[in-house]
Amino acid sequence: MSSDETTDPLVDLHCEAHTYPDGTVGMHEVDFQVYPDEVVALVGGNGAGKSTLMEHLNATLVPDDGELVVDGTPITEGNKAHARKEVGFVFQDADTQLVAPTVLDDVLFGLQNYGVPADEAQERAREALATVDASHLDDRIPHYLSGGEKRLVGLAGVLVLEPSVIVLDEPLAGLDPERSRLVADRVRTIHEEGISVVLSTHDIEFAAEIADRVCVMHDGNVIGDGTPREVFYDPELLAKANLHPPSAVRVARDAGLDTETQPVTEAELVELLTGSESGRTATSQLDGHRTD
Ligand SMILES: Nc1ncnc2c1ncn2[C@@H]1O[C@H](COP(=O)(O)OP(=O)(O)OP(=O)(O)O)[C@@H](O)[C@H]1O
Repeated sequence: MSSDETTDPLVDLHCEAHTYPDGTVGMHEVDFQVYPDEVVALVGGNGAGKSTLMEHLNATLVPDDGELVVDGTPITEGNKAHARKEVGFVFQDADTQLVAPTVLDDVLFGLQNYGVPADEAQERAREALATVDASHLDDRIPHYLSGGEKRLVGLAGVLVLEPSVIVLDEPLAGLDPERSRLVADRVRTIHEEGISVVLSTHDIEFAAEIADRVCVMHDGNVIGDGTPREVFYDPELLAKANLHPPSAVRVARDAGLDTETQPVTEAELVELLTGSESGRTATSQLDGHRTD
C-alpha cells in the first residue's frame, strides 16, 4: 500500500454533497482518495452511501458541488471518458453493464470502442474471460447468465480495458463459495498486477482479509478510515456504523488475549495461537478463557 501523504492519488474526490433527483442526499462532505497499489474496502450499513461514493469515482454520478480529479486531470462534462477509462466499474447489478448479444462480444465491446485491432481485441477478450474462469461462457447470451456468471463477465469486461483502478460494488453478493473464492483471488491478482481496487462489502471477514485500508461509511459520510487493524479494533467507530468486528477480533477480545498483534483475520488468529512464543502464551490464555 502506498497511501502516504507524499504519493499523488490516482483518484481524488471532493464532494460537498450529492443529491438525487428526488431530493435524497446520497452523501455529503466526503473527501476520498485512491492511491496506487492499494485495496480499499468500503463498509457500512444499508443506505450508508457506499454505492453513491463509488459511482462518483468514474463520474457516473457527479457532486452537486465538488471536484473529481483522476490521475491529475480534473474531470469535467467534456472529459468524463478519461475517468471511465482509468476507473473501471463493475456493477453489482451486472445487467446494467452487459449489453452485447454474446459474452465475447460484450468483453470485446470496450476494446472496439477504443479502436483496438480486431485480432488483438479477440485475444485480449478471450484472455480476460479465462482469468475469471469464464471462457466456457463466451457464446452465451449475457442476459440469461446466472447472477454470479454475469458478475464474472462484467469483471472481465472491465479488466480487459486495463484501467488503473477497478471499482467493485459488492463483488461477492450472490456468489457461491467457490465463485466467491475465485473473485477474492482475482482481486488479489489484480492488486498484484498493480491495479488499485475499491470495493464495497457487507462481508466484514472479506474486508479484513482483502483490504489494505478500510473506510467506514455512515449516513452518507466517511466516518472512519484506516488499516483493518485500526478500524476493526475501534469499537466506538464500529458501534456508530452498526457494524460488528470480524470473528478474529471478537475471539481475541473475548479471550482476553493480551497481545500487541491484534489479529483481524482467522489466519492471523491461528498464527498468533500456534506460531510463536507469544502465540503459545496467547494459546494458554485462550485455553484458560475457555475453561472459565
Ligand atoms: N437513485 C436514487 N434515488 C434516490 N435516492 C437514492 C438513489 N440511490 C441511492 N439513494 C439513497 O442514497 C442513500 C445512499 O444509498 P447508497 O445506495 O449509496 O447506499 P449503500 O451504502 O450502497 O447501501 P447498500 O449497502 O444497501 O447497497 C440512501 O439513502 C439511498 O436511499
